[in-house]
Amino acid sequence: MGCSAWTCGFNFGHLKAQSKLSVFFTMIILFMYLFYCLNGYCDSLPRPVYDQSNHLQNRLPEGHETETALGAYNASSLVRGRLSRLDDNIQANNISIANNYGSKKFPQAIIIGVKKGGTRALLEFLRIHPDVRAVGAEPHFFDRFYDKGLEWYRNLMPRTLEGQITMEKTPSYFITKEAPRRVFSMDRQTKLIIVVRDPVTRAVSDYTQTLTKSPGLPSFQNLAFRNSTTGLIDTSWSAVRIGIYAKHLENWLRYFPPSRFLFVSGERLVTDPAGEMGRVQDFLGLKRVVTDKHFYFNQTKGFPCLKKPEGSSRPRCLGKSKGRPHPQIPAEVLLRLREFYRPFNLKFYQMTGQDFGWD
Ligand SMILES: Nc1ncnc2c1ncn2[C@@H]1O[C@H](COP(=O)(O)OS(=O)(=O)O)[C@@H](OP(=O)(O)O)[C@H]1O
Repeated sequence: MGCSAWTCGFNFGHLKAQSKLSVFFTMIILFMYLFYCLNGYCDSLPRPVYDQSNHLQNRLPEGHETETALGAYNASSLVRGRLSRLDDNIQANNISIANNYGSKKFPQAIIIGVKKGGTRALLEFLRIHPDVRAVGAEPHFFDRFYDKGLEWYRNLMPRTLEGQITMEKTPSYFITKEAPRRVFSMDRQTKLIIVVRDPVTRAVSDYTQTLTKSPGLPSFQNLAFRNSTTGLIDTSWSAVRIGIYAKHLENWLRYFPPSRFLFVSGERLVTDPAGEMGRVQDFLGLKRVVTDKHFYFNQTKGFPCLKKPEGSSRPRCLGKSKGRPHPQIPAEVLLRLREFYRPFNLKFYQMTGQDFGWD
């Protein structure tokens, strides 16, 4: 099979031109890729869901609370915990797939406490606001994972667009000695939200949670009293200690002026969620988007829930671990505890300029 000098020359020239062209296009593609990466667009390229979920699971520390958005769980508490973590991750993944724009910023506002105050309800109610983006899980950065560094923390945050607020909630920050200084060194302008609840009810709620995890726990009164005859309260028990709000607040006021705080009433968050949400949105400088239109009182649960958005069949009440029945505690025990908290509550009312009506 021969070819004439002319046709062979033509084919050879044709091939040479083709390979030059392909080298040229490869170079262009490589050049464009490098240009995009250098401008920071590479990390926003979509990744497969599987890869993202692993990525997220690896980043989020084990053992921190990841109660998800409004969902009801029917599994055992262990499985439920796992499911809620998974669900949270899936949720977060959906968000990151849907939102590859914007950038990860440090939170401008943090719900720092208090444990069992209603912090999850507040965060979930805020998350329906289009200008709020929040981490579903509790990052525990300023108490447990501070040594991981600020970049680790920022990476946990969802991407936000201009005008959107980044938020997180970790109720244990309020009682962590180092937390005020650490938050201050991240950003002294950070807005701090504290959901407070009658410290007596809060203590019982805290005890109920521990009891669910350790059914053999001593009785509430056994743990609350150092000496049951004298009625001396054991302030080393965390369920009691957390409720001395004035003491913990003092620690924060060393770093932040009062204007940087918003105190949300855990009680009003249940009886008037829209009213309390109005205050929160004002404090955050947000338009009042979350209003009474969004809530209904669920008689079965005994708590406000979010109305279903049109076309959605998702449950819109918080999970079973929120709003669970408390064990019966003898009235005299509660009374003694109420007496113990009274002076601290009064101090707290003075410090915040708000009477929460617990006494
Ligand atoms: N809408 C709504 N639905 C369900 N539960 C609600 C709601 N609003 C406030 N609460 C109260 O929130 C309490 C749990 O508080 P936290 O979310 O701060 O708990 S935690 O610290 O994150 O574990 C939880 O405490 P318990 O009643 O002891 O379960 C509730 O009383």
